[in-house]
Amino acid sequence: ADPNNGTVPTPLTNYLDTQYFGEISIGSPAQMFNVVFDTGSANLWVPSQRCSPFSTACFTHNRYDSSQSHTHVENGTGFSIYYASGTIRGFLSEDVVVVGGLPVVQVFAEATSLSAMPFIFAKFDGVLGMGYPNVAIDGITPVFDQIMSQHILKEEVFSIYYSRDPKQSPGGELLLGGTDPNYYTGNFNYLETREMGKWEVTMKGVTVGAEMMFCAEGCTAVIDTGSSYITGPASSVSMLMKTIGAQLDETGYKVNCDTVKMLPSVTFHLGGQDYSLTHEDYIIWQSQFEGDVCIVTFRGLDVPPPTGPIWILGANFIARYYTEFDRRNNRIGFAAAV
Ligand SMILES: CC(C)(C)OC(=O)N[C@@H]1CNC[C@H](C(=O)N(Cc2cccc(Cl)c2Cl)C2CC2)C1
Repeated sequence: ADPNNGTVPTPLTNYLDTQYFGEISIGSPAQMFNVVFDTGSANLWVPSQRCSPFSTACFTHNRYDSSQSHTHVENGTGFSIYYASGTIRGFLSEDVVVVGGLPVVQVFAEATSLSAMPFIFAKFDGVLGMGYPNVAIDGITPVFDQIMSQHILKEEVFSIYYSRDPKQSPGGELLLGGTDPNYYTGNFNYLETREMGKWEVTMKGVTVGAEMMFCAEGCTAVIDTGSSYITGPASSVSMLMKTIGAQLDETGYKVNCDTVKMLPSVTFHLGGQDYSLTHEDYIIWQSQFEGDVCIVTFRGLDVPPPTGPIWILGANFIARYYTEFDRRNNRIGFAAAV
């Protein structure tokens, strides 16, 4: 009998409220990796033992060594991902991947080159994409699809809890097969995904304080567990930042910590429900040697049409709203996180 009745939990680590990752293993005997469970992508990649020693981002992370795994199957097809923030290149391999104790035979990429930016800042080793198959590069069947085809999950859904306090343990939870009542209160509100095969919904507007400032005619919101912040069209975000008196410097937007308490809430109108973030949700307060720094967790990002313009709701949104990703009904559910 399955002790978790058809659900599979994976505890997550919260690094500075900006990176949430959990442990998986690849190979026999198990080689351990920390991965971001990223609804904005659909491939699994980890650094390779064959990564060039000059790649800083590689040798500071765990690397997969196929020669040490007796369940490794050779593939060798080339692979590359061009992120907005950086590039990874490598080749495909196949091996047993274990997520939350569940083994699947999985085609994944061994990264032989990882751009220093941004991966030298990554506390995680790799990325496990939780997106739909049609977002998967090289048409590789994603991990969650492999798990669904085993028909062991109670429901064909997965849920994500991100804690808001880096000292809290665990720093989050990925639950395959259901939702975890320990991490939300109240009911779920559901939204149909906008188009088949992406974790995105139609947003009806963004209100700052009591004023509808953006997306009044409707726009797309991507629910992306792999992004740290909320991003919106650069012009909209810069207007929003001006409204709250934030200054842009090389690392992003900051506000004077004395003004934080008076900052307006920012509300996202999704599927007939209002999802508000207060300054508690969108300001990261860092006490540094030379005084306190208050980081605003919004970034401008212009995604070209036809995909864009879009808003990306990342970790700081998910930390406030526990999220269920429902592959059976192609919908996303939000409930108030504890
Ligand atoms: C088009 C396609 C390539 C599928 O787009 C994506 O894959 N889009 C991904 C969507 N989700 C966020 C991904 C991302 O930005 N990073 C980098 C990152 C994020 C937070 C913090 C750090 Cl340190 C880093 Cl390095 C991956 C780790 C998840 C890109």
